[in-house]
Amino acid sequence: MSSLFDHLNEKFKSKKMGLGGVLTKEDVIVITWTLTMQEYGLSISLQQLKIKICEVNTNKSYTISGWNANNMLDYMTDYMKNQSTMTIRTMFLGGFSMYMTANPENVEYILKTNFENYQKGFLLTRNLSNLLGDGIFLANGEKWKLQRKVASHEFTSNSLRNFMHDTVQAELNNRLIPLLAKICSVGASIDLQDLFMRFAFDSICKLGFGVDPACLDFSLPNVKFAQAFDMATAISADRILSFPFILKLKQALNVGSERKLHEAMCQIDDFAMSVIHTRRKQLVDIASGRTNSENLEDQNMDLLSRFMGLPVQEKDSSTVEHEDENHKQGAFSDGFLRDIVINFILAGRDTTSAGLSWFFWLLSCNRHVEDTIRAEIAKIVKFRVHVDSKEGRDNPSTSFTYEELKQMHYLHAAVTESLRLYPPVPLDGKMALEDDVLPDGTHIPKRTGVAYHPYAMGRMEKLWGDDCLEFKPERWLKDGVFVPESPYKFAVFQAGPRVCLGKDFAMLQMKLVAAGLLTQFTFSVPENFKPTYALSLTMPIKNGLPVRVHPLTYRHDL
Ligand code: HEM
Repeated sequence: MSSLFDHLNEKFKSKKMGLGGVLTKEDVIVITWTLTMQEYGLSISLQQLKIKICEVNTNKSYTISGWNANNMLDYMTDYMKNQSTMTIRTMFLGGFSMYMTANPENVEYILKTNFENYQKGFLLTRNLSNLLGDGIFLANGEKWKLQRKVASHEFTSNSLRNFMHDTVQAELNNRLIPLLAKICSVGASIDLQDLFMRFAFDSICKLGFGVDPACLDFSLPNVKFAQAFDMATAISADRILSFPFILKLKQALNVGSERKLHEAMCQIDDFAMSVIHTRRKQLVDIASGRTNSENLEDQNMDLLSRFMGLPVQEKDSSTVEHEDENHKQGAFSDGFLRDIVINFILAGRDTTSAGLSWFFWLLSCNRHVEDTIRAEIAKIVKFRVHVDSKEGRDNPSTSFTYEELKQMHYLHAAVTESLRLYPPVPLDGKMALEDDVLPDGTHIPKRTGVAYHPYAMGRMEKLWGDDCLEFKPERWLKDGVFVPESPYKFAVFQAGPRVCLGKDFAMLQMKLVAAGLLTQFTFSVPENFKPTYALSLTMPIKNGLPVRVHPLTYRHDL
């Protein structure tokens, strides 16, 4: 009788799923969600999610693999560590295989050298297209190139950088710091990650749409758009790990989570369209001289207004719906604008809030790092006070200019080090269009998934040395100055032509928040708190970060 492996190989061969070669016992089988072969039974023990496949007719059973839902990333990391190539093949029993690599040479090859061969795969496009439409995240080819070109131009402008800075600083000074001061005065415990998520959502909506959902203002009712966005993101992420058959059934019947997603999408679209229409009207009023353009130009610094004001660079049927009064200059279509903005909101919300949460948790376990950050900030504030007193200015000590943030090398190193260990996007998959061979010799058959794995990369002794698991900002500093690593070794923001567009904004936001909060408060985490990660589109702390907030005079070590 043929072995289980022969059997699986036959199945995959017949489905032409790009398994590539034969399945061997060394392959790591990660997730099994659609085992439809009648010959085998499937048993899943929920505490540990151990997966067992049983040959029903002979009563033989094979534990092909087991993974614990709480540490799936570590499970993959261990496998990668043990390979000289730092590359493994994982099997999704739904019918496709995915290579995962922590090898910087492979990462450079996939993300830059042979970029054209590695595109967004169907797992993402199939499950996220309701929310993200034709936006930059899911787009490939010409659609992506056009958006990237336009957005890159905007993202390198000084005016957008200043707008980002002022938006984040205002949210910090007017909402987050006063809220934490209140919590501090009553001695309550709070979920800091939840506050960071609200903070990031407010900031990114102001940047994206010029709209303030005021999620950090608990005196206001929750904005429907924010709730709908939350719901749509969570359901879209869950889709990736759901049984395709059940998902299709729910979609066909419009029931359960699919119905909720549909409702949430209607709310998001209504909201986005109403903002777009209002903004279009303003532009028409300006063009016809009915409104004073100077005041509006001051307000309309957000991404939506910027994209709206741009003429389309190349005529493309996906971007221009029709030519009417609003589209005189060949502007982008409403649907396309909606996709652009929603994509930026998704990109900017959960990533920075997860990054900040892990950072503050790491500080709570490494007080010497926190003290060194404060010392660095104190020097900068001292210098500022000296200059300001001479020139008669008075800046609040929680506000920092872009130039001051640039001087905070140690803080930059500490945030980067935290992202190395806890990357908000822990692994990122592509799909090979054609057969290929990676620099480490791994053969990649066409239509196979290939993922680079920033989480595993941050934990490789071969890349970062024996102390790779330690939180050591110093590894990024030379003579007190931050020295970046190759983006293919530190691939937290991706690299190459599709490198994260919001990288500078994300670093600016995280440094502003860290500097602003650390000059006012210190945070303590319950002693027995051991964080684990939740897996969705990003990697937040599972169930949040419980903290108590203390004024700076509080000594955590006494
Ligand atoms: C710590 C925070 C952040 C991290 C770790 C991060 C990471 C990433 C990664 C890994 C990608 C590649 C995703 C893929 O192609 O599959 C990406 C793309 C992108 N990010 Fe970020 N991101 C962060 C914050 C932001 C922010 C705040 C914004 C917006 C203001 C942003 C905007 C984008 C955009 C537009 C893309 C798509 C680029 C393209 O495909 O050409 N990101 N980011």
